[in-house]
Amino acid sequence: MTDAYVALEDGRVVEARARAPGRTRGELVFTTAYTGYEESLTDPSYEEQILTFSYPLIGNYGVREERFESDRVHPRGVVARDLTEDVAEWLENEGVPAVDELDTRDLVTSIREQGAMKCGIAAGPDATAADAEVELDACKAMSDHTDIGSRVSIEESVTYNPDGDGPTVALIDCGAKGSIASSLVERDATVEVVPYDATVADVEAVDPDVLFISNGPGDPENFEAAAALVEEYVGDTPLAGICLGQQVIANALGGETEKMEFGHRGVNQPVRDLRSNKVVMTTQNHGYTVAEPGDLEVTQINVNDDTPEGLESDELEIITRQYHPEANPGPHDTLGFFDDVLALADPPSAEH
Ligand SMILES: NC(=O)CC[C@H](N)C(=O)O
Repeated sequence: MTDAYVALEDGRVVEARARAPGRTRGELVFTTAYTGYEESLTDPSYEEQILTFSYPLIGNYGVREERFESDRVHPRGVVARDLTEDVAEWLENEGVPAVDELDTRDLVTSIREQGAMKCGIAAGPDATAADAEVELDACKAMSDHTDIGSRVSIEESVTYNPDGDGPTVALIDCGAKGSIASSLVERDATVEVVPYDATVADVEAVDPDVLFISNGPGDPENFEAAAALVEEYVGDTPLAGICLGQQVIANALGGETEKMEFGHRGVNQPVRDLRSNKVVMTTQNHGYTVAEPGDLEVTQINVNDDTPEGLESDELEIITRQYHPEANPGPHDTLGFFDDVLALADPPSAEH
């Protein structure tokens, strides 16, 4: 039954079945993850995107809040070959339009050939192809969402594990997945999560042992406040970053980022560590990449396309990853990153 339309930047309008009604628009991307749909759908880095699952059946083990990475669904729309009732109901309750019963293999091939593209969706009993095209026409380029940080960040600082015996980490919340703070807390760090637009004075009040820039949506160049913090603290306080965090840190230290054609999204992206020559499996979700590492050394690369996956500076005490060491979803090969980050901090006893 056709009661949904997906209008693509390449001019096509694909017919589909509505599973959660509504009109929506965003950048159409795909993930190859075959599990972890709850974690992916609640990952704030998907803000302003429409997420296509290349794996055909999504929702086969239900929906449980314990697996959420934030308190809401972030993609603006969801596309899959077959969505279960559980997921369809969840997305409808969240007000996020979803469609299935379309050829997602064809869609993914188009994205691979033409790159991530603008998309408009109209789904529900009265939806027409023209409605989807209206959405498409109103769709902005990702880099034009200059205020994207304000939609995913906390407004007030929050402290986790205030009495922890480990270092204090200021986590700049550019749209952080919950598992980043919990990975640090599990290692007994005190984590002060501060808003994406925190000033030097805000961070000064935390007096962190490590400044950590989180993952987040959109173009890293739109996170100027976080870049200013990096410029201020570099050399004085160890720095760490995940995904957007890696990109922001590189940009602030003389590097450059660029948009990839269709990005990396999935749970089996192979990464080679250039120091140990070991390959690990990683979880990824990004559409930009570091093109020039600036003052940092590229220590890890993607096996598929050689893009930088890890940047470090021993001298400046910086360690960043383009992938998601915190997993959730995906393999746990890289959880040791959090130990490495906390090892950068001076032992609290030496400091106080
Ligand atoms: N997960 C992330 O932090 C993504 C970073 C950035 N928004 C990108 O798409 O490349």
